[in-house]
Amino acid sequence: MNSESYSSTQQFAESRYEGYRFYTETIEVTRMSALAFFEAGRDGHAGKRMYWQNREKTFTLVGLGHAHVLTSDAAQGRFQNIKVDWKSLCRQIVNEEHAVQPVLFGGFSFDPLNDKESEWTNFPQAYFAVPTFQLILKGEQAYVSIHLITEQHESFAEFEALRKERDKLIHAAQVSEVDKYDKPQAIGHLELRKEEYLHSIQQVTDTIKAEEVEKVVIARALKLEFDEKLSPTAALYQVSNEQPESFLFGLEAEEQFFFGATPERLVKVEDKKALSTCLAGSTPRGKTVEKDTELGNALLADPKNRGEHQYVVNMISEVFEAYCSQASVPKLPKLMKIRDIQHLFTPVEGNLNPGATLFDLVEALHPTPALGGEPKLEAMEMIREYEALNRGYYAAPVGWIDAKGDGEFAVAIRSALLDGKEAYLYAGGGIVADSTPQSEYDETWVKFRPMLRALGGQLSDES
Ligand SMILES: C=C(O[C@@H]1C=C(C(=O)O)C=C[C@H]1O)C(=O)O
Ligand SMILES: [Mg+2]
Repeated sequence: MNSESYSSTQQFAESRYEGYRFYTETIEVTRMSALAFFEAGRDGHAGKRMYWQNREKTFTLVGLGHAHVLTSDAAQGRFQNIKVDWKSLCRQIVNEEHAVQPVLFGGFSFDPLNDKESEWTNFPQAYFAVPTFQLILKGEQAYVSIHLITEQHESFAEFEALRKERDKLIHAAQVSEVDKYDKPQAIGHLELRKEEYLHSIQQVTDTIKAEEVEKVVIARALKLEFDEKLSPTAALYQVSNEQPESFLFGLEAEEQFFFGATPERLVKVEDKKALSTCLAGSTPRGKTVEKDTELGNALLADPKNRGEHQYVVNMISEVFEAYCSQASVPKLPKLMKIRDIQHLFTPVEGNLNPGATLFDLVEALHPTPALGGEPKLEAMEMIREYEALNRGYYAAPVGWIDAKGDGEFAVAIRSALLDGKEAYLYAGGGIVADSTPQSEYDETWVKFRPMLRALGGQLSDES
């Protein structure tokens, strides 16, 4: 790879491999609004935009356009397909000396074997892309990269044209007035298959009491209707305001947009250090400090929720024992308090074994018993049989990996799919022997709240 640096803040690289030419260039820019950069791509890159911000707000990624797309519809092996394709591609585009690396962003479906009719018409079983224009906000720094991967031999003119478009996108974002986007207003509000959901809780608890499984997560969906197609930028802006203590993600696939604000990290790998989160067991926040503390302490002491949580701790610990050294897991959970809800929370960390990768951990962890159940395969079978929906990308891994192998995936809960003038919202809960249909139904309403407020939906009068 012949690379030269034009200046301290402009890094360019070109390489050739098997008839392809790879151009990447990164420039450091003054900080700008990530949402404004995302919005700047609305016309030129509609259907090919990506958004990610970590919980700590120390890392934000925006992608506009697709320089390269990796998909898989394999029922088995989709994680390894994406891993192998990415490994062969990033060998060509990694630039050890560059300030930031090319990033692959996307997500996986929850269950390729779920063949129920679905609203997820534009999403394959695995869907990732290297963006043509990549904005990374890291700490106080801001970088914009261009990626061009082409079979054309005379392609530098195409790259020069991308440089011009990059400068226009940066200008549009930097002069963007305010980061304020109107709140949508739902005109219709439908609980999909509510009675089937309530009946499924009873069926699952009966099966658990018959000792055929120990835990199964069952989810349900709401459908909101609007009088106009929603803006993905406005949706991201509103949901990040409703639940700031979360990962923020957005993934366009043609006309559809999947997004959310999730508190749940699946796994992060940085400099060979791996981190995960056990999050299961829930109760609402209290309206006063005293009530909130009382509810939190009751959650910590509640056998049903502690049992629900322990399945997740056991499974993630086993995965970390297998793929990491020096895995560390606190003996007792703490409380993760976010705006509407508080969860039992146990962080897990370890040092990645040589040869193990982020995608290996994503595959081994998905789904944790917080989203699937225990035992995993039996719980997945019961979800297919009793859950009255096709989850699509809800509750599945969404995230990014760079060309050096660092990256982070979250679990795509507290999320919604925008589809024209409709939005599908998803929420579920861990069903164990002591679950009741009403208590789990109430728990899903609490989980729906941030997205319902963000989209101008009505909160249940029961919640
Ligand atoms: C399944 C969801 O949440 C998961 C289930 C939880 C529970 O049952 O207590 C808590 C956090 C999440 O791991 C959801 O939000 O849809
Ligand atoms: Mg629960």
